[in-house]
Amino acid sequence: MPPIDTPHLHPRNPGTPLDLAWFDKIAVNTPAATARAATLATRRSVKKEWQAAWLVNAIQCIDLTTLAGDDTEARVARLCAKARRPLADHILEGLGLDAVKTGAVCVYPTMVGAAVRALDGSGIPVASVATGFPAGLMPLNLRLAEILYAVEQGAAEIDIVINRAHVLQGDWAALYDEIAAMREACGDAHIKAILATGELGSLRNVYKASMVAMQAGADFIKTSTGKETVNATLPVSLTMVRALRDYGARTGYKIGFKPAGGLKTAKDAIAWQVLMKEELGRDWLRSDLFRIGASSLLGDIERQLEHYVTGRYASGSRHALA
Ligand SMILES: O=C[C@H](O)COP(=O)(O)O
Repeated sequence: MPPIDTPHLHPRNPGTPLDLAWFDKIAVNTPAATARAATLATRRSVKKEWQAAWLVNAIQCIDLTTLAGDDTEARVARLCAKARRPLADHILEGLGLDAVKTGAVCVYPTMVGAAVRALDGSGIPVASVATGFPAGLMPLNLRLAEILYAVEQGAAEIDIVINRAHVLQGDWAALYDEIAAMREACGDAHIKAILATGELGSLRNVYKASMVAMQAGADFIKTSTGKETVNATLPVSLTMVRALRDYGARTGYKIGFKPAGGLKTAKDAIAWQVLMKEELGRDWLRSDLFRIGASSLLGDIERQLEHYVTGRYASGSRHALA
């Protein structure tokens, strides 16, 4: 199997002053974005012998997630065990790999402590959603306090949600100020800005919100909470990575991208990696710049890798978790 790139660090995005001129004239051609996205999903460019490497890479970029009302510390501990050892030993052996782990584990704030304990010594960071996830409709002081709590519990990454009303009303200064305050509250923890794109009304708004989040200092921009009616789609992702590319061209900073919500199949994992590679280059196939937020993707990837190694599929129940 081809070698897998080792993640390496790049300078954090410090943000810029709010500058509407970077996005206020933007026009997004929706039919063109949709057509381009459709080619990504059917691309034959990933040859069969490389598919296993792409799937292992996807595992290393997964934010293995549980964000359910009935989460318990025991469920989080089981998820963390899966994050440490996402593939069964015989699959690892068959692939000729020593160890593979997920990019992070993503949980609600009150589950951060349990996740940190369960991941001790693994090097896997804990990401916490915060700021009134998923709707974000709480006073700003409470949203900032939630970030401080999650950081204090040991979260290394904070997935904030934006206030969709600021986007829908075109109040870019309010959006910028809130995200900048959230970045400050995060301190050394990395901030992923969830745009909840399914609720932003248009791809133009998606581009604008992406740019404002990056100007306010976001380390990552993320599509969705997983709770919107429409979550991660390829046209939305294409719009976001074009904004990310434009921000990089203007500032020199590399921003991460996280599609999340509804990604369930190995095919999805390949399609989004093709998007990253074609639009941004190989650096965006590493976990410091690319994550996939998913609660149920790992099972199908494991199934496909088992097939690659053994030539047959195990029964679905063998890969039930995540
Ligand atoms: O941030 C991650 C999402 O909540 C995951 O969504 P999902 O449950 O549809 O995979």
